[in-house]
Amino acid sequence: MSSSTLSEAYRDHPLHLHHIIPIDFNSLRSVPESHLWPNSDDLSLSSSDNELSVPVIDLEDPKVTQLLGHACEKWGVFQLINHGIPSNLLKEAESQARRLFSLPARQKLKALRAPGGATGYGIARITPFFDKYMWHEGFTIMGSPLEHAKELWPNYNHGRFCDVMETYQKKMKILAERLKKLIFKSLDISDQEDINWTGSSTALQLNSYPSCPDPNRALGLAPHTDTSLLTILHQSAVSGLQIFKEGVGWISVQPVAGALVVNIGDLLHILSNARFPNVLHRVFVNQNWHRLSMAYFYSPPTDFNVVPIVKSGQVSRYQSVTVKEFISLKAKSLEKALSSIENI
Ligand SMILES: O=C(O)CCC(=O)C(=O)O
Ligand SMILES: [Fe+2]
Repeated sequence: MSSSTLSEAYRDHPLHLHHIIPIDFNSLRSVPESHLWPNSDDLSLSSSDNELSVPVIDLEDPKVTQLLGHACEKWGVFQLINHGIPSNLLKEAESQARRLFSLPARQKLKALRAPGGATGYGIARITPFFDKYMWHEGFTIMGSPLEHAKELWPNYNHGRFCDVMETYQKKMKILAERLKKLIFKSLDISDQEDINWTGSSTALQLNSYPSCPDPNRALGLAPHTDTSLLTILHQSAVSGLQIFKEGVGWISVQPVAGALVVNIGDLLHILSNARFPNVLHRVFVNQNWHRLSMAYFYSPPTDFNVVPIVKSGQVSRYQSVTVKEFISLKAKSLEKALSSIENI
């Protein structure tokens, strides 16, 4: 795993501390101005009373390749069941994440992400692109979380956390590569040499959305697409995630017990020559529950050149770009990154 080079990609774009440090949510009785988003209809959950729901796919289904291909093309997101990740691992990872975010604020700050760093405790990387802050705190892991975990639990209580998070990443990697193969098969490109790579760049993002005194005026995560090939998300039983479907609008991704949410990121969108949408998504908060999620981002190694796969008669929608270059473009200009490599 080339986690060090993924860190390098972020080192070139240091953030200000006020774009890293979360507020102490526990100390707040109301939403401060800094976190108060404009009151718009769009922010209220009722904007998603759609009948439609994202497809649920059984990984053991004999027709899984076609089902995946169809979901990737029409939705860019699906819920996966029979994925082979033991339910007790999902439960334990969630409870270890809860243990982390339940620590006192001053303790969590000991594991703060460095300004040019990639791992540790902090707010969402998309924060500098918005006027308001999000009702969210996160913890990013690449491989072993030991260095930060030692700071969080100085009395040697970090062993289990580290073991669980490392096991979780190993299992997720196997699943991500299995999905990648099947999805490529659905694109009919499994035999093309040039889209094979060895190694990968991956990150595990633990997300925490504390219960919020005024959920209609706060936002857990602002609309964004993921800078990954694909993302595998475990969401706790509390709803909040919504995806944007072209021609339909915002649709809630209701938690399905034991299912993992898989979504297409920017890199697979480019690689598929825009056949698969890089689904736009956002997260709502609520008044009663502390919502948690764990996003596993899977991408090719940072020096891999992503070249759109063009079928005969088609034109290439994007210029080719290395993973590292694209991360850099995203860090500089967020959603304009994609249009900056578009062929006109
Ligand atoms: O919490 C969620 O449901 C989604 C998290 C997410 O979009 C992310 O970490 O990029
Ligand atoms: Fe995301």
